[in-house]
Amino acid sequence: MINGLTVKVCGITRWADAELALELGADYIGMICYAKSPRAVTLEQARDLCNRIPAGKRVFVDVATGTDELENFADLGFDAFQLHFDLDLSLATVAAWSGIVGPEALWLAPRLPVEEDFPQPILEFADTVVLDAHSKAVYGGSGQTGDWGRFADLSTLYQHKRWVLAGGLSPENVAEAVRQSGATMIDVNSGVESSPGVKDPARLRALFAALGQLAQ
Ligand SMILES: O=C(O)c1ccccc1NCC(=O)[C@H](O)[C@H](O)COP(=O)(O)O
Repeated sequence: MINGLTVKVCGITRWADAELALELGADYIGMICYAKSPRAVTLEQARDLCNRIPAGKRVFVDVATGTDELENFADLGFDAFQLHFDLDLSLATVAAWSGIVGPEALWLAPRLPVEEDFPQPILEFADTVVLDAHSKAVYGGSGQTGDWGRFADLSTLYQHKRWVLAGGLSPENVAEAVRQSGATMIDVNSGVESSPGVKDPARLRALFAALGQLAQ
């Protein structure tokens, strides 16, 4: 935690990037197991990274994971499960995820178009919500910034949940994003990359330097 802010660095595919992020103060490391992502890790890479990243910090990231598949991944040693999904996914599936990993380990990331209401019923099943920028093209890692005002409103309305701000965060905009959104937890991915799945050490350092300068 840096200046009261919990930080997840996502899209990690290499131990060297995870090691630097952890050294700089990352609280969580996200590994994307969604095969269509340009940052996808294989099962072997995920296993290897899970063995090296300290317990409590390993986040599985995927899209609309099947329940059998989720049970298998839960055995790999992940500590949290960030699941992206479209709004037409059944609540029964969300409930099943929660039953498998537990609400405390389930991070729900609904793909939320700007014109849609937040799907409030999902809150029954998870303690953490990731509010990512909406993209029709991808489920995450778009590099687009979201609606920081909407984040502020939702996280105030449902303050019994932990809210994670995601979408296009970078060393250049993170201070303003935190100021406008009131976020206490952020998720950073393409804003600190040199190419998809490869972190840029200078940008990672710049991000944490910017966070270090946030007023508490
Ligand atoms: O990053 C991906 O390729 C991805 C693909 C499918 C589901 C989730 C994905 N990323 C999830 C993340 O946690 C990202 O950090 C989040 O979307 C923010 O990404 P960015 O806008 O690049 O900071």
